[in-house]
Amino acid sequence: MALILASGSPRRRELMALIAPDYTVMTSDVDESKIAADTPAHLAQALATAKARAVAASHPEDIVCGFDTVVECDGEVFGKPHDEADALRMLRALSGCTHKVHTGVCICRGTRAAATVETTLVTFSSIEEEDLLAYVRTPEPYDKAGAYAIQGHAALWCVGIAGCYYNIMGLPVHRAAQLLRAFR
Ligand SMILES: Cc1cn([C@H]2C[C@H](O)[C@@H](COP(=O)(O)OP(=O)(O)OP(=O)(O)O)O2)c(=O)[nH]c1=O
Repeated sequence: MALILASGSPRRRELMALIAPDYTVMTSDVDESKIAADTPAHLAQALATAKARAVAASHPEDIVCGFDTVVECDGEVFGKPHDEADALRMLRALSGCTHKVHTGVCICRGTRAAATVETTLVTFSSIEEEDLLAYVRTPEPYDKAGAYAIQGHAALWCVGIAGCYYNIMGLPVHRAAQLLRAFR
């Protein structure tokens, strides 16, 4: 029985190693645009579940972990930005405000599945327009929900965090380890 991380995210690979040193990585080709939910938190959970189930379907003996992270700002969902203008739109909205980061977690083995979602509150200071314009010209925002990396330059804008820091990076280490314990 193997442990599989159903993710292409380098951040998740790094954080998964804290939970279990021996795991393999497989990516799923879930069409995320086809999945909807009633709230941003439920959307993160539904997407994590779809990713885990897609890999579990072809590896029924193994334990599969899937994750998905979305940023919620004033009720709006921010996924990964499509382009520079989209990244600027998100970052301008996040500037000087508190927003939520939801990471859905799903662990599957065959048809058995357990899913949850972890939410962290993040408060940003007001960000100078010049700083935003420079940031969106770097590669950092483009493969990140909400167009920022808390583990990168966005650390400079972070006034406070309520909840799990690792959840913002895409894998709530404590919560995922807890859920995984029931499967091993
Ligand atoms: C907010 C934030 C997100 N992120 C990342 C974590 C996730 O990799 C990404 C959100 O996109 P996701 O769609 O959750 O994940 P992914 O496409 O990168 O990987 P996979 O679906 O294969 O698991 O944003 C950071 O690294 N730092 C941050 O501060």
